[in-house]
Amino acid sequence: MAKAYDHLFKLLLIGDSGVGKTCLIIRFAEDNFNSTYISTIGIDFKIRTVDIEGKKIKLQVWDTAGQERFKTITTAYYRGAMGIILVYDITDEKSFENIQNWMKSIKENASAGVERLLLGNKCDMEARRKVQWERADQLAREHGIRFFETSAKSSVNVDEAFSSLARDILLKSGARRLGDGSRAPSAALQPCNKRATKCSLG
Ligand SMILES: Nc1nc2c(ncn2[C@@H]2O[C@H](COP(=O)(O)OP(=O)(O)OP(=O)(O)O)[C@@H](O)[C@H]2O)c(=O)[nH]1
Repeated sequence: MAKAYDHLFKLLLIGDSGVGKTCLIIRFAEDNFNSTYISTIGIDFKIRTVDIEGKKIKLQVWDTAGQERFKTITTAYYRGAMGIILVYDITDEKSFENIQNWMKSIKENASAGVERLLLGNKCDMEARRKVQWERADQLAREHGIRFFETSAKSSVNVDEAFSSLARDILLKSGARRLGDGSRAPSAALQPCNKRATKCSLG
């Protein structure tokens, strides 16, 4: 029987408790949203296969608990991840400040070549925004990573974010080279408020 996919990529979502990691994964894997908050205990995963550059990429997306008390369990999963998504909540300043700590945690626990992506979730709540798009864009530039504002609730930029990370891993792994091997142009990079397209990587 033909293999159902060409590559298997393991992704991991990290970030403070309540920023919407589980909801982003459920939106991506099942195209669903639930406003009831059930905090993740430990770790869990969901699967979705996507088509990128003509390849079938099976994404195994791991959901970690944001609560400090699960840190020993969750950091044990960093090493196996090929891509790590750092999530903050645009209505929660503290969750953005903590991104620096989550970055540090990646450095201490993940594999050296891991691809990273920054997401500012809950961008449907513009009236309660505390973190300006420009600040997060600046942070992403400093770390040389891509940045999207997303809404798991309104389904904004969720597919784009996961696909962009998968594409970067694919290109990096050399499984499929694009001409000179440079990164694919990130046409989908758009802040939530539909400002002109901008790429955090330059
Ligand atoms: N308005 C809005 N609410 C959201 C969005 N994403 C998640 N939420 C809500 O935020 C709360 C927390 O979402 P979760 O996905 O459980 O958060 P989490 O980051 O997985 O939290 P932990 O499991 O504790 O680490 C829930 O009440 C969600 O309904 C979003 O895009 N917009």
